This record gives sequence, structure tokens and C-alpha cells, in this order.
Amino acid sequence: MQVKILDTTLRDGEQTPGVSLTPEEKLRIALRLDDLGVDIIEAGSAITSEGEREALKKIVKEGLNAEICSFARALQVDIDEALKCDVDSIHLVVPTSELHIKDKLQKPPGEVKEKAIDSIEYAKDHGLIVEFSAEDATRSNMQFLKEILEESISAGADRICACDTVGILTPERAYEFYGELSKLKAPLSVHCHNDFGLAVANSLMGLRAGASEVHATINGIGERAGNAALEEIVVALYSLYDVKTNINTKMLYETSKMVARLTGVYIQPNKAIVGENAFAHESGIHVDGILKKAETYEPITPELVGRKRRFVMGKHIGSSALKEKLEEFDFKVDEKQFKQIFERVKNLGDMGKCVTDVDLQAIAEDVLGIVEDKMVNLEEVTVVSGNKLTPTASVKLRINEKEILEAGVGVGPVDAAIVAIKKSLEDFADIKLEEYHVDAITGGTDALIDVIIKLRYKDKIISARSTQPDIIMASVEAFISGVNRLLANEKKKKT
Ligand SMILES: CC(=O)SCCNC(=O)CCNC(=O)[C@H](O)C(C)(C)COP(=O)(O)OP(=O)(O)OC[C@H]1O[C@@H](n2cnc3c(N)ncnc32)[C@H](O)[C@@H]1OP(=O)(O)O
Ligand SMILES: CC(=O)C(=O)O
Repeated sequence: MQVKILDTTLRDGEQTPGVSLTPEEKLRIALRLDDLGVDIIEAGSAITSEGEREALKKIVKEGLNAEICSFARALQVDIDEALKCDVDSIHLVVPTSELHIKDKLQKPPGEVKEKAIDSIEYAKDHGLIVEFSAEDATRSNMQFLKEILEESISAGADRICACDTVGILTPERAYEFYGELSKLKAPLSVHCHNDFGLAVANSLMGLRAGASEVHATINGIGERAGNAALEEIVVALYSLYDVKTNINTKMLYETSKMVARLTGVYIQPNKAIVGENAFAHESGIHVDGILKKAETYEPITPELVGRKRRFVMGKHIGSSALKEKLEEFDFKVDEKQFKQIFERVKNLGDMGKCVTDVDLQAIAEDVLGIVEDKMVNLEEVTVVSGNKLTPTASVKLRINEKEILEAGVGVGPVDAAIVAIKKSLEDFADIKLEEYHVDAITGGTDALIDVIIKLRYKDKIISARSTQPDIIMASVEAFISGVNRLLANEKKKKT
């Protein structure tokens, strides 16, 4: 069995309150979704705006493998706008519950059905593939729902879909509901919302009951609590149900990060598959198990979804994990030194701190009595910012005893300072900032700011932190300490 994926990140996903993508951003995401292997991209709703039509046209022009689809109401104007964008298909949505028909459309049910059928015929006459969706299907009268779906098939709908618009299905009801509709004579799609956190479970049950297509969004973004998460459905189908899709699972993580970046909807750390902690381990017992056999605490390999395993240090660390980390950084320690390092990491954990790679290396060097010369030293940093200024920074660094003066501009003062530092380093090392997290530890505007970053140099990633009352200084210090550590590690590797 193979399940078709309709990705609606660019339509239902973009309906996430506060999210709005430019045509260029939509195009970038569509290209990535096509590479990922989704079968259908619901790329927007042509009636919505000029920008939306521009995005649809740009995406269509690419001639992607995926079918490009526009949302449309049962209105000729919506279909005409979709036709002007030259899409392959429309997702024609018509409410079927009494609540939506009576209170929202305020039309008699017969008229709604008639309009739906006219719209399908019109779209088919104009060469479009039609996926006909019953909106609020799960709160609809089953007899009316089946009638309208059957008539839609007779009118030429290529696929039918029943939407759990406000996410009220349970897995048991989903199985029963989609099982009943799968007896109709057209391919059936499942479209579930996540109001009770059940969208993925309900989608899987719908597919199990006979549906052959599922609607989903990257990271589960969408209206209110969102839609079913594509990455979770695909990996569950593959790993737990032995069901194939066309998705290249190795691209799931990078796609998730791209969508998070462009939409500004960040992912909770404990989110399945793509959350930062999904393949991170801190507890000593877990790390020990994983080092012996990864399956002990990992149901799938991180590589399956384009990720790497990560061991995090903190209060729950065990000796196996610490040994692994010290080996990774090439520290040779005896039993007594190991014990001292272990205790200091535990103490930091007890103080409520997570222990970054730079922290661990500083502790280890201190215990081993290693005095590492810092290659990069900050002499001066000046930042100007304001409502009528482009944020600009100048830095003076001493790198290998050479004085370097550079300036940079950015979207804000922190960005400007980091741009200036990166420019100063250009001739020495190509350092990339992979992640940047900032937290205010205490209450007011005079709060202590905790900056934790991840930097990459070649294939090595390192975490570093700085805690200061000034966000610019905390960011600059975290960056420079990470750079020094990466360069020291590189030097150690060469000698
Ligand atoms: C469950 C879902 O996700 S549905 C998809 C939701 N997506 C969107 O809403 C896309 C973004 N929306 C928009 O840009 C705008 O709402 C537009 C362009 C679609 C319509 O804008 P407006 O014409 O100003 O109407 P408005 O948004 O105020 O109201 C929606 C209208 O569509 C009607 N309507 C809603 N669904 C349907 C449907 N499936 N078929 C026909 N008409 C519908 C409503 O009854 C209402 O019409 P009325 O004002 O005559 O009562
Ligand atoms: C069509 C749609 O997005 C819904 O009913 O949820």
C-alpha cells in the first residue's frame, strides 16, 4: 500500500494566526516540498490576494513533479482566479454540517449542494483536477454527507475528502467515520485538525480505515492548534505501519527547519521527529544504554529523518556519557581527574544550569591544568541602533596577535555585532552560527540575559553560552568563546 501526501503548509499552514509568506518564500518552500517528494502541494488560495496569485504562478512556472493545487470555495470567481494561475487542481471546499450551512453560509442545504455540483462541473469543464472536500464533515449528518460526496463523484470530482475541521474526532471514531466513507467510489482523503492533540492519530486511523491520501503540514502548523504534522505521519506510516509514501524522510529535518525559519513558528523542543530534543539524551542510564545499543532508547535512527544523535550534559549525566564527551574533545584523564570533572558538571546541574561544550572543556582544562591561549580576543565593540539608524557595529579583535578592525550592519544590534565579528574572522576561519537562543533569567529590563549558541566550523558543532545583563555583550562573548574553542580543537587535531 502507498499513501499519497497532500501538503497544505502553504495554504492551511499559512492560515496559522500571524503567519504570512511572501511569494518568494512560498516558492522556496514549494521547491523544498517537491524535493521532499510530496504528491500534491496545496500552494495557496488564489482568491485571497494579488501576492497569493503571484506565488501560485511562480510555483506553477517551475514545472514541479508535484501537482499544484489552489483552495477554492464553491464560487465561480474562486475557480476563475485559480484558473488564471494555471494550477493543476483545486481543493474545492464546501461546508456540510448544519451548523456551517445554516449559521455561516445562511443558505438552504439544497442550494449549497447545487452550488457544489455546479462548481465541480465548471472546474472539470475547464480542465482542472478536482479534490472535493466536505468542510466540518465530522459534525455533519452522515446521510447528507454521503449524498453530497456521491453527487460530487457523479459530477466528476477526482478525489473526495472529509475534513475534521475543528479536530473533534477520536481515533476510534476516525476509523469508523473514514471506513464508512471509503466505501464511496473515489479515492478518499483525510484532513484532520489538532484541537485535542489527536490530528496525527486520527489521520493514521483514517488511512487504516481505507483512505488513500492524507492532508498534512510541516511541523503541524495551521489554524488554531494546527493540522496533522506531515513528518509525524510519514515516519509513523513507515516505521509503525510499514506503509510507504513518496517522501524522502532524510529531508524532513531540513524542511522542518526551513518552514520554522520562514514562518517564524518555532518548534517545541520535545516535538516528535523534528524537535531539538527528539534525538538528544542527557540521563546517564539512557546514554549508557545507547552507547551499548542505540535501539535501547531510540525507536528510529536519527539518520532516517536527516538528524544526528546528541548527548547533552547536565544534572542527569552518568559516567559513560561524560567519558564519551571527554573522548570527543580529546581529553585524556585519570580516574581522579575524571571524578573531579564529573562532580563539577553535577554541581553546575544542581545550580539549575545546562552545561555547554565550552563549559565542559573549560572545566576539563582547569582540572588538567591546561592553559589554552585564546586565539581571538575582543578589544572593543561599539554598536549603534535606533529608529532612524541601520543597526551598525564596529569591533576591534586581536587575532593571533594581529589587530583587526571591522564593521557590520544587521537587522538589529546583536546581528550587526555578530556580522562584524564574522567579517573579522573571514581570513582565519569560516565559522557558521547554527543556532541562537536568548532567555531573560530574571524579571525586568535589567534582567540577566542568558545566550546559548551553536557554532559550526567544518564538520564540528559546538555549544557555548554567556550570561550578562547586556544582550549584546552576552551574544558577543558567547560567540567569541565558541570560536576560540572550535579553533583550539582544530589546532589540537592537527598536532
Ligand atoms: C476550514 C478552512 O480552512 S476554510 C479556508 C479558510 N481560508 C481562507 O479564509 C482564505 C483567506 N480568506 C480570504 O482571503 C477572504 O476571506 C476571502 C477572499 C476568501 C473572502 O473574503 P470576503 O469576500 O471579504 O468574505 P469574508 O471573508 O468576510 O466571508 C467569507 C464569505 O465566504 C462565504 N463562504 C465561506 N465558505 C464558502 C464556501 N465553501 N463556498 C462558498 N462560499 C463560502 C461565506 O459565507 C462569506 O460570504 P458572505 O459574506 O456572503 O456571507
Ligand atoms: C478545508 C479545511 O481546511 C478544513 O475544513 O479544515
